[in-house]
Amino acid sequence: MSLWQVVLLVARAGGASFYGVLATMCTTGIGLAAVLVLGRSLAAGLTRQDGRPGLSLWLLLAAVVLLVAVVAFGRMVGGGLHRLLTEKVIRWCEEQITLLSAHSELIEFDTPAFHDRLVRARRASTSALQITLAVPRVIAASLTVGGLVVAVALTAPVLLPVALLSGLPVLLTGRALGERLLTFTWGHTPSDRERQHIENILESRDQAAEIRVFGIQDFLADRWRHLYDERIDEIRDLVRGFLRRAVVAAVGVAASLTVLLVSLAWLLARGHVDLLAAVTVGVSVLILSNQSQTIAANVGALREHSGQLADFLATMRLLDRLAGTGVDRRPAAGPLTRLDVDQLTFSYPAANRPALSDVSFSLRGDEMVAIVGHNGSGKTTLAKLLCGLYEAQSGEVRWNGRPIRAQDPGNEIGAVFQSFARYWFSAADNIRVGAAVGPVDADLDRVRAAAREAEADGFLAGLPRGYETLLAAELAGGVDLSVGQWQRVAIARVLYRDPSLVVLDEPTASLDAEAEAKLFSTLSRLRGSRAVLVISHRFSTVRVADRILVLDNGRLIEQGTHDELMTLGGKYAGMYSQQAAAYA
Ligand SMILES: Nc1ncnc2c1ncn2[C@@H]1O[C@H](COP(=O)(O)OP(=O)(O)OP(=O)(O)O)[C@@H](O)[C@H]1O
Repeated sequence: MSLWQVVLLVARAGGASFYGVLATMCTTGIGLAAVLVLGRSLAAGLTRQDGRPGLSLWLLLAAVVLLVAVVAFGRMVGGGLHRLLTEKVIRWCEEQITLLSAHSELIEFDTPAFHDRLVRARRASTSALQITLAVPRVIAASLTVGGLVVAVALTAPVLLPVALLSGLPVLLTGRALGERLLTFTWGHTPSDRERQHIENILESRDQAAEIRVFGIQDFLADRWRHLYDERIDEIRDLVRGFLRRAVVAAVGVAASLTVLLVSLAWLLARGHVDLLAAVTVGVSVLILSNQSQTIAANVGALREHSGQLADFLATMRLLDRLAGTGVDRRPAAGPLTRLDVDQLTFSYPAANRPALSDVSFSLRGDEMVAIVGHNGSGKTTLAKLLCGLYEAQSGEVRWNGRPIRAQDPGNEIGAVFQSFARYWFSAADNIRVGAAVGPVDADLDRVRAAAREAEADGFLAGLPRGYETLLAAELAGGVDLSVGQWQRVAIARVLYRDPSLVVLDEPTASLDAEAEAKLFSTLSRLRGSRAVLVISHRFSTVRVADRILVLDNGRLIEQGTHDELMTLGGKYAGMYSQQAAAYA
């Protein structure tokens, strides 16, 4: 990524504040160089002066004073504008990442490379920040260098090449360090993510109890330390390597400055330059050397951070491409009348065997179907494929005869997965979000009706601020619910959505017996007007379904009503009898 592209990116994100910062940087950069050039003329005028200073000298003095004031003003205004620019650039980058994770395909979340990319992309806001710091500095320093070059060229042009060369070793070293830091940061992303995971679980309310009961705080902290120490060790090696290069660069700078100052002394001794010119060149060269070091340090930072930013832009382009070519969805072909699953085979990216193999069945739009099977048999995977969340390697799911992946199901599908969301919203909004695809419904009656159906109205109405109570113990004024109560809220969310396909993955796992019985009388009422697909290990729940599918190692091995499957005496009958015996 070229510097020019970075500048364009920062300009796009920063808008007017970028141009404001640029203007102040130009003013201060050119102002400093102009002060030096005018100061030299002023000094020359004063040394030639034999009486009271003339008008032209007073004007020159006024110009120098004015320039110094303008530079000081520019620096102060630039500081404020720079802060604004920084915030805008960070906001822009964060927005892109938020949109990017919000719209990525579900399968991306199962690939480590995607998470690496997200972490690297999140760093891009820091990179953008560093770039917004470095770019104006490079511009300002370059302008000052330009002014100083003019000053040297006017006074002793023969010394100009040496003066320019004196900055080169530092510049090359700065760039090399930037390259190495970039490679280091990229290589370390997986380990950084592992460390971040430990930080997250140590800070999480959900895991706090288990961590304390098991007493694994120190174990986790040690693991965290180990990962961080590895990082520090690698950076130490990197800095050691850099120190060697820095010594070589410093010797180069000293050598070129020595050549320059000796040459200057020689020119002065031979009378090729006067004392004032020699002082001007000497001071200019020292400032020039200092400014090229500023440029070098910032060019190094630019190399590192523009590399990260380039990666960020590549990530966005990749996801743009995915959005453009992956799923081109037209509106769903109306409420579900028939769902056909045709020879579906699906494998997760890192898996060594398919999670589903050659699964075929059909579901009518008024049917309640249950899926049973041992842990890991593929039930949740199948439910996600039925919702069109994954692309199967072979076979397909058809919604009213059309491939589901070619349609946008809109509000027609509602699901409660095992890891359902607990939003830090009010109780009402936690339910309302179920129909957020359309206009947000302000009518609380509909929210309460859904909550009643899900057996959630009783406890939600009794909260400190009723349905307006915030469901987040982590936020001021918020409260938490029990796991079973949360599950009822998640079910209410689906009922509020009123879809034509309801998918419930272990909906009764945390419900008490009474709530479970009521949920199933609700579901029984619902079937007939919509399709209901329930995954459950509770056979008391399962037996009321119109049809039961039995999955085993990703294959559909049996299907039929409870009575048919019991008569068959196969896998289902075995699992049912085992559970019944446990209750007896
Ligand atoms: N992201 C993933 N990457 C690789 N393999 C996965 C992934 N998710 C699930 N699997 C594997 O796919 C298989 C099916 O998993 P799935 O979650 O569908 O099972 P399940 O029948 O719903 O299990 P449970 O009853 O425990 O909820 C399992 O062998 C599991 O290990």
